Amino acid sequence: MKFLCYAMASAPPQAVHLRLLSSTLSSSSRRPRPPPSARRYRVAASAREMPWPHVLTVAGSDSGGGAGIQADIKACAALGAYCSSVVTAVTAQNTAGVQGIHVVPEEFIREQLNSVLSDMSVDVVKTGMLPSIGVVKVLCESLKKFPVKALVVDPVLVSTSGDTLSASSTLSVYRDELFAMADIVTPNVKEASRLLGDVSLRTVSDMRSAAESIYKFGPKYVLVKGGDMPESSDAIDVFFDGKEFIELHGHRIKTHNTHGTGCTLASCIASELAKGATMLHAVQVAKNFVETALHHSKDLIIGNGPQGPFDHLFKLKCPPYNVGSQPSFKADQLFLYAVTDSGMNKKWGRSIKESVRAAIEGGATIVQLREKDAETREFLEAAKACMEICKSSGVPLLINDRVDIALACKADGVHVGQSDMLAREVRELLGPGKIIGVSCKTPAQAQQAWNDGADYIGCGGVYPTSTKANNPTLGFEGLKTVCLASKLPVVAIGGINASNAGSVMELGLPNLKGVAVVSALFDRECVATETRNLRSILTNTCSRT
Ligand SMILES: Cc1ncc(COP(=O)(O)OP(=O)(O)O)c(N)n1
Ligand SMILES: Cc1nc(C(=O)O)sc1CCOP(=O)(O)O
Ligand SMILES: [Mg+2]
Repeated sequence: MKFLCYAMASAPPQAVHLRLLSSTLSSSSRRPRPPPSARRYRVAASAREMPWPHVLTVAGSDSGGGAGIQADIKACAALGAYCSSVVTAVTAQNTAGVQGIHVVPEEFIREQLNSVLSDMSVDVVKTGMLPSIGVVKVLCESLKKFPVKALVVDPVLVSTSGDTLSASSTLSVYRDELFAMADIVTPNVKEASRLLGDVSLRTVSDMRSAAESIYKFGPKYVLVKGGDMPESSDAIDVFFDGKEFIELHGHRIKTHNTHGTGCTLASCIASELAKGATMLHAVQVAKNFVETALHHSKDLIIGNGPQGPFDHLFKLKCPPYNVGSQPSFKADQLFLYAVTDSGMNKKWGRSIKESVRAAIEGGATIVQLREKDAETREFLEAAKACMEICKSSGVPLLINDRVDIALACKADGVHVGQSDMLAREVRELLGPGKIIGVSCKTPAQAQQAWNDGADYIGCGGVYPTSTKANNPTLGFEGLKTVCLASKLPVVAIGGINASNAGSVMELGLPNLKGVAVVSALFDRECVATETRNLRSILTNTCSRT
């Protein structure tokens, strides 16, 4: 076993040198390993107790801490995955660029891979800087020896500062060997262009063609990242699964602190895959994470160069994101969705709190406070009281439109429509664990809700309603069209009552999870009785179909 000494370079700033590390430390500095039997016992016990999603990053170290191994570890930690690391190169870099590179000898990379993969139940391997053909080959051999659940390849060829991080000779081995083993490859447009022989990529249509060409090298999915595309207010990425292209739209955040976004995105994808997510969901979560982190870091200052790092652990600074405070959303909670109405409460002489208590008593599975004309302070007090009731009954409470009220009363989520705050902005404010619903009347709106990180959509009006003015009626056909296009669970709304709720659920649309109702519950004398009756109709219908 060799031990390496990092004799630091005296490279002049900005000059990039590929140098091999060769010195060794004396063997007296080695730590004795525990005997194999003891190691096996410890792993088995901990795996039984609580598996921890595990990502191994195979990448270069960034002395500036913004990209490479350092970014990968922070990204995985932020998303709750364990991250081990195999260092392929040590770079001297800062916010100005890359000043020097020491490549770790191939045999020592093999040894690191062997150490981790033979012992630590790695779920997903994520690659970053692979500086030479030999390093790529060593990695492929190790992955054949120790297969993992998924391989995420971020083809780091050139740093964002324009410095070469992988010899051009590695392109062929990337394409011919590593891509064939990859679950996803995540080039930016510059990398995609280099991988395809310096083709010009200027439009989203070019990105689609590039994704298709890279797919032919063998990965299961390709994500071509358009963050560097000029002349667009959106950051558009193209996701390709071999059949369908999906454009993922994100907001372009105005900040210089973008160093390490590519490494972070790939590590987030790897973390989500390690947690068991599907590929598209993993990509979506990763994109949202990067965008939110950039937003929270846009004004931070570290270093004097043109491109600074961003804060992966922004969640620790934002109270609504506090770890452990978030409930998790389950689509079945949409089954009987009670939506309050301030006018109806007044008409029947009930407080919001009394209405919510009665709806829960009758069996509502989720509640939304839709108080269109309440004064803010009064509304907040009522919302806090409703939170107490909902919390003690295990029923989620959402606030209609008012993100400020939702934050202040620590509600479980927010419901927004097409003219309210954008769902992605709501997500940014509420954090990843809160429930976000979006009203959608078309397949395109349903797709956008998914892209924006919503949890469910409300679709209506299924029937005409007098509760919401000028609301178009979609009927069953409109509801079906939206449900079939939606990747999110759907709750139907608009004119639904005890006499027609059964027919709505009998449509048998797999992602139609329930009905949302206002007047049939709250414009009645006894809210609890009406809710109980509707719940029993829904239960009977759904047990038959
Ligand atoms: C579950 C559910 N679906 C749809 C709506 C309507 O929201 P929006 O279009 O924003 O209209 P307002 O409710 O704000 O008038 C909803 N509230 N809940
Ligand atoms: C709030 C709301 N949103 C709708 C939509 O179509 O998005 S229909 C609607 C009102 C639903 O009230 P009722 O159950 O009394 O018909
Ligand atoms: Mg609204």
